Amino acid sequence: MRPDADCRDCSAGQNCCLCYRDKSVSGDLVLLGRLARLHRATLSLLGFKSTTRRIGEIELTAEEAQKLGQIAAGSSRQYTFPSRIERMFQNYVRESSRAARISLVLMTAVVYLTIPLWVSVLGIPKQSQELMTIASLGLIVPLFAAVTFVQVRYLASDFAEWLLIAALVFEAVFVEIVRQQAEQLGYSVEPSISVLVPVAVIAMARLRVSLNFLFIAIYFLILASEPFWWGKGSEIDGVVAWTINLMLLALLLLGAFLQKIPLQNPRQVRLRNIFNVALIALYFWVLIYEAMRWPDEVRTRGPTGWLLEVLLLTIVMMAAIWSKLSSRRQWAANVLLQLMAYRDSLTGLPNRRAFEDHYERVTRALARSEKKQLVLAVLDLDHFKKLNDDYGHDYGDGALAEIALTLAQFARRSLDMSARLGGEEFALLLYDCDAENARARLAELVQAIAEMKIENRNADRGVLTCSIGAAVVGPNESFGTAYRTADEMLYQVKNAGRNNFALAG
Ligand SMILES: Nc1nc2c(ncn2[C@@H]2O[C@H](COP(=O)(O)OP(=O)(O)OP(=O)(O)O)[C@@H](O)[C@H]2O)c(=O)[nH]1
Repeated sequence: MRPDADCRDCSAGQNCCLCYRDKSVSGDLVLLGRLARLHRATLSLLGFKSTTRRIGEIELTAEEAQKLGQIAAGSSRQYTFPSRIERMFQNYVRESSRAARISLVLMTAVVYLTIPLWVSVLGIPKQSQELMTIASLGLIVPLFAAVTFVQVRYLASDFAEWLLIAALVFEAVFVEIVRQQAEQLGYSVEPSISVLVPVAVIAMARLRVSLNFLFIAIYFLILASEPFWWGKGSEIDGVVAWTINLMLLALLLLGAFLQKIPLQNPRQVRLRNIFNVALIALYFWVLIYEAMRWPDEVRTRGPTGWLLEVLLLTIVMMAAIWSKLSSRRQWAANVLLQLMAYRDSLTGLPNRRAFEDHYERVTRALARSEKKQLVLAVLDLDHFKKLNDDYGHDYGDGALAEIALTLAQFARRSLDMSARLGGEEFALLLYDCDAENARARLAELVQAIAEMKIENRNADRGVLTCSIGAAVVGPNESFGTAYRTADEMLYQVKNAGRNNFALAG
């Protein structure tokens, strides 16, 4: 099993508390473990993730969250996310289309593997049979096996997308050549057969919209100069067709590049959208115009067939763009929902649910293999009611947000966590921390909060302070039990005069 790419501990060869992978397979469970691994490998090959990623991990800046909100609500004309989020979205799309891409390339490889069987049935002359068999088994099948491997292994890289496109353009040209040869042998093969490949790619592979355009442009660029290939058009016509199409291709690339520039001004965004639509319309118009001027001698693809292909690809392309846009909106809404479900909106800290999830996972991993100790601390602000009453609720909110920043700084080590449980109560999980260590750290924290000097004139010390109750967590101890022990300690600190901590265990 490959380690989780995002995980810092996965190379450690033990149960991993970061991504929660269970790496242990005990004695008699070896066979079951192997079967489970095989099952997981098959699932992951088919595009399903074998582990659940920790949710509630996404950190967004205020601007990013605002942009996501606009896209989710459909109130923004610009559908690209800020670059860091865009990368996350593209990875999500690639993950979710992995199964489709792999099926696509595998099916292509299988179809070409069976070519030797059906060319003999069709009664194709022996020499052509041999040529097709050699080309299929020696060229297309290895190429698509390699593309499958790259899709499985390097899905997250742009290279995987480029290779997929290059292989499919190559395959479409191959089909065209075979079709032409068949035509010469007296078989009539429907021209639109070669358009099936780009249609399948656009519909299934969920490539970026700009890549889809590029794919269509290259595809038509090759087909538009077909008379030139077969020596049936005049050379001038061929060269002119190539040049015009290459120029349009360059413009389409420019359009794709412009798409990446973040525009704030709605007028600029509108202008860019008009430019894109005009460019695409011009491209398709040129294609149709070229087909009308197709020389009579080229019977392999008449103007109507050509028109049909252009139309078919346009329709599929429109459907792909629409589905991509709606999946952007859904994804943005999903991310925001995850954030809301696992984050406290006032302080930005994880909320109780996220904290409990994290606690359960860390204690489960500890129970399995590690000898590390864990401390749960409950922190309650002192005389917070007085602060609210004397300075107002907004001041209270600001104080909570500042305390949250200090706590987030305090619990920075990889499996530590700070969270807001509710009201003026926070929780801390200190990983790999024994009782002695915890005492020193909690004393520091109590002092650090008093030294923030957040004014609270009617409190004992004139500033906002905190009380902390903590417990060393026993193996397999539930959150409820550990929390109760820590809360009892907190109660004792409150009764003893506040601004202090107490640790049980
Ligand atoms: N500003 C603000 N106040 C809050 C929020 N949540 C809870 N509070 C207030 O926190 C106060 C908690 O008061 P108490 O539970 O009496 O605790 P305390 O005044 O801190 O007293 P001790 O805990 O005994 O030191 C209440 O006045 C709540 O209104 C919040 O999100 N923002």
